[in-house]
Amino acid sequence: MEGKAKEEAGKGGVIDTWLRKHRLIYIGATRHPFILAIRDGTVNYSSFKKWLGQDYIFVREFVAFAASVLVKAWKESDDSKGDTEVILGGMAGLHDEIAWFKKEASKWGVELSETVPQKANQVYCRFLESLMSPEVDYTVAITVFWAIEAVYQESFAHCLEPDTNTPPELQEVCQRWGNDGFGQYCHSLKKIANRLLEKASDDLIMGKAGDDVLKKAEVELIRVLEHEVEFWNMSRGTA
Ligand SMILES: Cc1ncc(CN)c(N)n1
Repeated sequence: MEGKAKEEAGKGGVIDTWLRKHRLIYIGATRHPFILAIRDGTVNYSSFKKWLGQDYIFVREFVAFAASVLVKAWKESDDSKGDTEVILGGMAGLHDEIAWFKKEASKWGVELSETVPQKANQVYCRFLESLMSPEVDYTVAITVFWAIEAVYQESFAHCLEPDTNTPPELQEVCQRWGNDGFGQYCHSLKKIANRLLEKASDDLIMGKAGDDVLKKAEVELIRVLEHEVEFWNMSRGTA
């Protein structure tokens, strides 16, 4: 109960413990030079346009991953049924997001139909596909889902803080993921993931767990952060 009480208070939970333990890669993913360049208004627009095209490709893949997490939540016996509304809300957001990418791409003269996935994007998408398999536990999948959303929320919210120099023409991009509503949605995902991770840790202590779901969730979380760093790096690449 203690873990749950702490998590409810928003103080702790398994995820916050892991973010402290892996704080370097978490900072690498959420305070990347690409994001810092947007924040101080020095971002190079060809880097930004490269990121825009690549992220559109990623989001198309992420829709399928989100659907696979929805199915896993639906299959769960316990009160995960309630989780499907949160995940569905996220998918509705992705629907708006795709329309937004098309509008934003035409604003910047980025031809999405001609954009090809760069290496880091291909690798990240293959990683997502591997986690869509039914063998991957819901606890692992929802932890990954939270991490992917949280990296963007933390990164772009950073650009919206007071006394930043985010250019006006990039405010809308930052608002898309940095706004409070998206922050609330990420918090809802984090609560779901922490609930399941606490349960997995109790099962482990009781010797009930089959394969170590807790360890796999931690490993995949770190992999998400590493893929996010490579994704940001890609936008700075000259290739
Ligand atoms: C690479 C990446 N990571 C996360 C998000 C937020 N769904 C995104 N749009 N793109």
